[in-house]
Amino acid sequence: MSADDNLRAVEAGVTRDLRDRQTYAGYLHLDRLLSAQQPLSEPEHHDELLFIVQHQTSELWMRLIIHELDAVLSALSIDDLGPAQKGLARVKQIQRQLFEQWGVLATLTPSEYVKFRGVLGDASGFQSLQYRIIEFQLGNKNRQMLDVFAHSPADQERLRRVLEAPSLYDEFLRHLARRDYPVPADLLDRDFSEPHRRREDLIPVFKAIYDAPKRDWEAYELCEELVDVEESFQLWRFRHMKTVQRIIGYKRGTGGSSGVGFLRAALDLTFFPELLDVRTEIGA
Ligand code: HEM
Ligand SMILES: N[C@@H](CC(=O)c1ccccc1NC=O)C(=O)O
Repeated sequence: MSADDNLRAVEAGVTRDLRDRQTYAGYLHLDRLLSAQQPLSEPEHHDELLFIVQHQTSELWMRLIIHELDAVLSALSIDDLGPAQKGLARVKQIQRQLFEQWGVLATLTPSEYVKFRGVLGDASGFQSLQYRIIEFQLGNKNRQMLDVFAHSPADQERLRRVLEAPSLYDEFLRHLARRDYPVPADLLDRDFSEPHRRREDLIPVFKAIYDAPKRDWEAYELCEELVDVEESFQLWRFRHMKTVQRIIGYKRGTGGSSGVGFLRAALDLTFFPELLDVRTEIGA
C-alpha cells in the first residue's frame, strides 16, 4: 500500500473487535439520538428533516449553554472570576454557532415550508423550555412565561426555580458589592423573579471600572464579556426574526402571536442596560 493507492492502511493496533466494549455509538446513545427525527408530513416532505434537525441541534447547544451558565453563576457567587470568564467565553462560541446555523434554515423557501407547516399544529419555538431558562439566567425574567408550561408540571417547576434565582447580572452586582463598589443595596437582595429595571445610580459603578481599567482588570473584562453575550443573544433574535420574515412573511405564528412583530418586540429587551448606558459617559 502506498500513497499512490489512495488507501490508508488500518494499523494493526486499531481495535476491531468491539464486542463487550464501550463503543462510539454506545457511549453517545446514537440509537436514541438518531431515531428522534420523525417527520410527520405525508407523503414525507423532503425539507421537514432540515426543520427538525435545525431545532434539535439548537436545543442541544442550548443544553450546553444552560450547563455553562449554571457554572458561571456558581463561580460568580463565590467570587471565582477566572472560571466565570472561561465559561462565558465558551457560551459566546456556542452563541456564534447558533447564529451561523440560521444560514442553513434560510435555504428553506416559503413554498417548501407551507407544504409541511400544517403538521406543526400549535407547536412553536415559543414553547422552548431551554430557551426560556437561558433568557431567565441572563435576566429577562417574565413570570407569565410559566403559564405556557402548565401542561408539564416538572418543566414548569424547573423554570420557576430559575425565575426566582438571581440572574447573571444579579450575581455580578452582588460580586461587585462584595468588592466594595457602591452598588445600591436594594439591588442586592430583591425579588429576583422581577426583571432588572434600568437604574441611573448603577452607572457610576461601571464608570469607575471603565475609567480606570487597570485598577480592576478582572471586573473590566467581565463587563465586556457580559456585553458580548448580550450582543450575541440579540443577534440570534434578530436573525430569527429575519429568517421568519423571509419564510412566512407577516403570517401569524403557530404559537398564536402576531409573528414577525412579536419577535421584533423582543429586540427591545435588554439584559445589562447600564453596561451599555455607561459608554455615553466615558471620558466625560
Ligand atoms: C421556519 C422556521 C421558523 C419559523 C417560521 C419560526 C417562527 C416563529 C414565530 C412566528 C414565533 C413567535 C411565536 C409564535 O406565534 O409561534 C417564534 C418564536 C420562537 N421561535 Fe421560531 N421560527 C422558526 C425557527 C426557529 C428555530 C430554528 C428555533 C430554534 C430553536 C426557533 C426558536 C424560537 C423561539 C425560542 C421562539 C420564542 C421567541 C420569543 O419568545 O421571543 N424558531 N418562531
Ligand atoms: N412558529 C412557527 C412554527 C415553528 O417555527 C416551530 C414549530 C414547531 C417546533 C418549532 C418551531 N420553531 C420555532 O418557532 C410558525 O409559525 O411557522
